[in-house]
Amino acid sequence: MVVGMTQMRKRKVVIRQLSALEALGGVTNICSDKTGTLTQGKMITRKVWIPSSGIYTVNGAEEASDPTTGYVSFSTSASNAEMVSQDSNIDEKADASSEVLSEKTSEVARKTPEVTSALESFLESTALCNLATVRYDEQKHRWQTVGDPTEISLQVFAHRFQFGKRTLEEQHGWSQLAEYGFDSGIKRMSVVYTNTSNSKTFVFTKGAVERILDLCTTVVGPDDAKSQLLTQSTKDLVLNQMNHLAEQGLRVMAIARRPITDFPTQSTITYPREEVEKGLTLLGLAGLYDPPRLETKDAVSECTTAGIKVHMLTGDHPATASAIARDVGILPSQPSTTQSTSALVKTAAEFDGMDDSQIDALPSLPLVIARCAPNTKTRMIAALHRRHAFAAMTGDGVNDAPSLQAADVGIAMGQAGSDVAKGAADIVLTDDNFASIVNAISEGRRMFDNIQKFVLHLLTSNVGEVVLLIVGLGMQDEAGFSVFPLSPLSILWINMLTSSFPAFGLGKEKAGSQIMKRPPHDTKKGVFTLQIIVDMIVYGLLMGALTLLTFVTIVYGPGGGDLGFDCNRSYGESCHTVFRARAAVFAELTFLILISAWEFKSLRRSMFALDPATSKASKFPFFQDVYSNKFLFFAVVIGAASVFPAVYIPGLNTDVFKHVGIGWEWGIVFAGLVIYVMGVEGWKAVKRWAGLLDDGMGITVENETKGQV
Ligand SMILES: Nc1ncnc2c1ncn2[C@@H]1O[C@H](COP(=O)(O)OP(=O)(O)OP(=O)(O)O)[C@@H](O)[C@H]1O
Ligand SMILES: [K+]
Repeated sequence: MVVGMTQMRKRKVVIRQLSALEALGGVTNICSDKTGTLTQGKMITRKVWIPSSGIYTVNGAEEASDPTTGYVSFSTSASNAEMVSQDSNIDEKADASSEVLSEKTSEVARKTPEVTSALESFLESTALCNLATVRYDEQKHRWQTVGDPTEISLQVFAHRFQFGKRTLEEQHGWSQLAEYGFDSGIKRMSVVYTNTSNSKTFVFTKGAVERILDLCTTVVGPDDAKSQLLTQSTKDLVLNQMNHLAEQGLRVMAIARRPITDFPTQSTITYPREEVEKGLTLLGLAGLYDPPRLETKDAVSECTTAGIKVHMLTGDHPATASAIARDVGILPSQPSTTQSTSALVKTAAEFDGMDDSQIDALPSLPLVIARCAPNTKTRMIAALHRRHAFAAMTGDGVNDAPSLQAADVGIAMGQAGSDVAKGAADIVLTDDNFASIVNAISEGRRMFDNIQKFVLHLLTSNVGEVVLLIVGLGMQDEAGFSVFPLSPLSILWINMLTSSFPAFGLGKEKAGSQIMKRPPHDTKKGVFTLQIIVDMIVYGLLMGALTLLTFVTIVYGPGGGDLGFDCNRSYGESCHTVFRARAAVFAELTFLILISAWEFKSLRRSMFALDPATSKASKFPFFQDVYSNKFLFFAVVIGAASVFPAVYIPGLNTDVFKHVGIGWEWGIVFAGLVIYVMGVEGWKAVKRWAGLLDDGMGITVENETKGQV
């Protein structure tokens, strides 16, 4: 376990709860945040749409925090509706060709579009209703940003026009009167600013488009001074535009403001939020792009092969969420015929609108839940539990704590996460990366497998010893005393030698190549699956029978059944046969237990073809396979070698172990070893051939988990 934890730390995972280790391997569903986990969490403002004016596009910006990279282009269009439909085709081409262009004309300075009054109001609102700071660090010669990625991207955009918050406050005379902070429940924030030069006071608001639009009564006109009434058709136009941006995977924010005259200047008086955020004028929309992490797509497909479903739970708009989900492979790129997108993507409002029985009646739970609120996450976990899923949930916010706790494995973000979330979580990702979750799951599965192997090894040897000793009690000497086939000290010695290092070695076994290609194990059964129990009995009986047979053969064969006198205690002439038989049993039992450690590297595959990869490459991959785990290899080899001094060192053998050096008996010992290996191989072959005791883990995912959860 401890080995596992250090392993995990290297893989950017900190385990806070020991049981989370094993639990991870059994995860059937992952509910993941989008921003920062599936995506990079570095947003760039890509598009800005100002109604009745046009679209500003940021081209070629690579670095999210640097307002000087890339350039802004502007395209007007008489009819916004037309632009909406055309824009998508132009866009791709323009992006592609602009890269070529920028190579050729890199000398020609890109002219930043002129700042119209409409754009100016938009920039003022984005920069002031914003807690992020963006500044150029003279010493480090790079742009530094602090704050939420959403806000940073907008602040950076404002900086492109020299409308950063600092400039506005210091040079344009804006000063803040009040702030109504961002709340993921209502998905908006507002500030109140007054301009000391003309003593005009404004409310600046930004947030999710649907929410802001409901608070707007007017929309900015071609001439900023005259805003126009927000009619239903303009509303439709705005929503259309938003959908168009969102379908490209952009997070769309609405920016609005209104002049306010009666705002109390004494900060002691609190002015209700509802009174402030109303009657707004829509200034425009901003489309922010947060590219998926490069690793995400592969990690998601790894989950699919491993029988794990990935759900995206995001605060974003459904169209944005779907576009990103499609990008990373959570949603099929082509909507399948059997399941419509509406079944796969739901908004929190739709999901929360259903009662539990309606949710349970769904053929499958949605893969994307958009506009998610914290309590939606908790309901999702509950719904998963009712479907007997074993779910991991990610979270970073303070109010994610309940869902992290409710999840079987709660995962908090190390960088973006709040302390409350970390406190509630079972594991913490130090790099906030979804791919790390998948690594952790494969690590958890490896650990689960190794615990199983370790347990099987321990129990098998115990069963073997018990059989040997208990049945051995039946052999009594002339005085009526049972003659032990092994001395108590020998047993202790064998246990110490064969259970410590080889067991530890089994814990260090690498993950099998199939580990992420099979469905998750059943967490209710734990490590004691039927297979483990049956194996333990089969192998233990075989081990006990063989060692007992060795004892009996030596004593009753050539020894003529002479059990001597008082041979449990000391070595005398009469005990010669018994002592020789004991040495053989000692050596054989040690060998059998040690070879079991190699055999149990795989519960089902032959020891002579452990790894499908190496067995393809070589005819006899045995040595390569057993040597691949060096610790285990040497634990077994050294353990086996130690048998010889224990048998031959005079005094140590007769006085401590109660046995003596042997000769021809080695033949029986090795015969026993060969029979044992054949027995184990035979039983594995029977299991494979008859498909016995599979625990559902040998079946590949395609055939098995269709239609689940
Ligand atoms: N600083 C902000 N000011 C105003 N509105 C915001 C701000 N940040 C986000 N929003 C709006 O709230 C919505 C949801 O944001 P929220 O913070 O709940 O999700 P998230 O945690 O960023 O995303 P995810 O759940 O994918 O990680 C966004 O789509 C956006 O419209
Ligand atoms: K938990």
